[in-house]
Amino acid sequence: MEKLIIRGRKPLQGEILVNGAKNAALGVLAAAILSDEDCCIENLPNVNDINVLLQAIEKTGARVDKVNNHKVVINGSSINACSIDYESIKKIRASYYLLGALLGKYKKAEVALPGGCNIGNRPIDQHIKGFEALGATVKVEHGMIVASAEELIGTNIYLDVVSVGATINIMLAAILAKGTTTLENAAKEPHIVDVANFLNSMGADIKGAGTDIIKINGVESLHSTEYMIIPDQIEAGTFMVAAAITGGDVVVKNIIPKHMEAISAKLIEMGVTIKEGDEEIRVMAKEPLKSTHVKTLPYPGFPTDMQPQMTALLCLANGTSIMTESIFENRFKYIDELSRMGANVKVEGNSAIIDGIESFSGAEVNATDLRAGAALVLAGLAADGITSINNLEYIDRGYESIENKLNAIGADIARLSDEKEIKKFKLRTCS
Ligand SMILES: CC(=O)N[C@H]1[C@@H](OP(=O)(O)OP(=O)(O)OC[C@H]2O[C@@H](n3ccc(=O)[nH]c3=O)[C@H](O)[C@@H]2O)O[C@H](CO)[C@@H](O)[C@@H]1O
Ligand SMILES: C=C(OP(=O)(O)O)C(=O)O
Repeated sequence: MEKLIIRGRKPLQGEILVNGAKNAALGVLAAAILSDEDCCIENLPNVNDINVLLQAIEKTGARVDKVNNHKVVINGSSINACSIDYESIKKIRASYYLLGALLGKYKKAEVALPGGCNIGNRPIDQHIKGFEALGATVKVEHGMIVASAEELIGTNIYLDVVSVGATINIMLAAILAKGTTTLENAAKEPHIVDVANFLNSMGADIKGAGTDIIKINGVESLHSTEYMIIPDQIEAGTFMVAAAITGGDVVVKNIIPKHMEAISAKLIEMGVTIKEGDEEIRVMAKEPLKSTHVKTLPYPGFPTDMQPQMTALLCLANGTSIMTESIFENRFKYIDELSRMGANVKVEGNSAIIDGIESFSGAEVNATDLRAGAALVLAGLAADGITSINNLEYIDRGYESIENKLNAIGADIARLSDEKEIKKFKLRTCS
């Protein structure tokens, strides 16, 4: 089994490049099958979630030409199957976007209930409510969501909870519907805007993405396009915290600083210096870290996908901090792992009460989900001694070559499975 072995306490220094956004790319890839013409998508991150979704798209009969690890051409004209089984997509959440896209285009779809990170109860009632409002019949049977419609007709849909997935899925189903769909209380995350921009570049008529009311005027068909995915807000935030947690000086490049505001604001409160450029942010952490309180919220609030990474940083701040998770009810499972590294954190309800410690101490730990894995990498970067992280399949869902990128700015991380190699790495540390 592969592990990430980290020798900590190395201040990171230099420039680090951010890849395309996983959660935008997943929506965009599913949207591409709505067209019968070539859709060329660039700046895809080379991560497992993307590769799993591409394989599932290929299984529908769509043409998927991988030009390179970051560029693909998809053509949906040859689709001959509207059914996606569990085996194809059990590891990912965003497989449910194929339901919206296939239903929108062919008026029928069958997709296995999604997987994804186990961070709480993740119902899909709002997706189903949206499809039904458009005129579809939706049943969940034998682990499959089965949707069909004679025709889809635009209507007003109010989301009872702000949901990224339901917003994108209903958009996908409504693009080719008759008339106008108005989606109220929509999510506003940058990836929602990116999927809408991609669809508009194919001839869709979507207005208001990025606000809480999105209007979709149905169109007859969608044409070819060439599109570049936006940078990954969460990968960028993870690297910003990596700079802060190691007392480093790092320029995080190829990002949209506006998307980073909630994260930058909290780092500034903690005494970290942030300098914004056009497409980059420099993060300098020379002062002791100050405690603060953070609450996760839908965009433009502090992203839940940065909660574990930020908690790792707060563990090293002077004083007591409170992290409140308001999106998912079970996103603190990794705290036990951080505690193995010396963290002093108590979870009470949906809050973690964090008493600052001097330093983490390296230990063997398990990634419990994607961002939990990232938090352990960050803790390992700052820890005394060696940290060894298991269950890398979670981290690989959403981070491309995380160890290579961090090593290029001064980290000391190896991905190893051979016990002798691991021992050698550890001995080198002691010398
Ligand atoms: C692939 C992808 O993009 N995943 C992201 C997406 O997940 P995902 O799209 O699953 O998250 P949602 O925004 O839908 O979930 C937000 C909240 O709404 C609830 N809910 C959601 C749908 C529904 O039908 N009913 C319902 O009650 C969820 O349980 C949760 O409490 O947004 C989350 C919130 O920013 C991120 O953490 C995930 O990384
Ligand atoms: C929770 C995440 O992904 P998913 O919704 O795909 O599980 C994430 O990207 O942090």
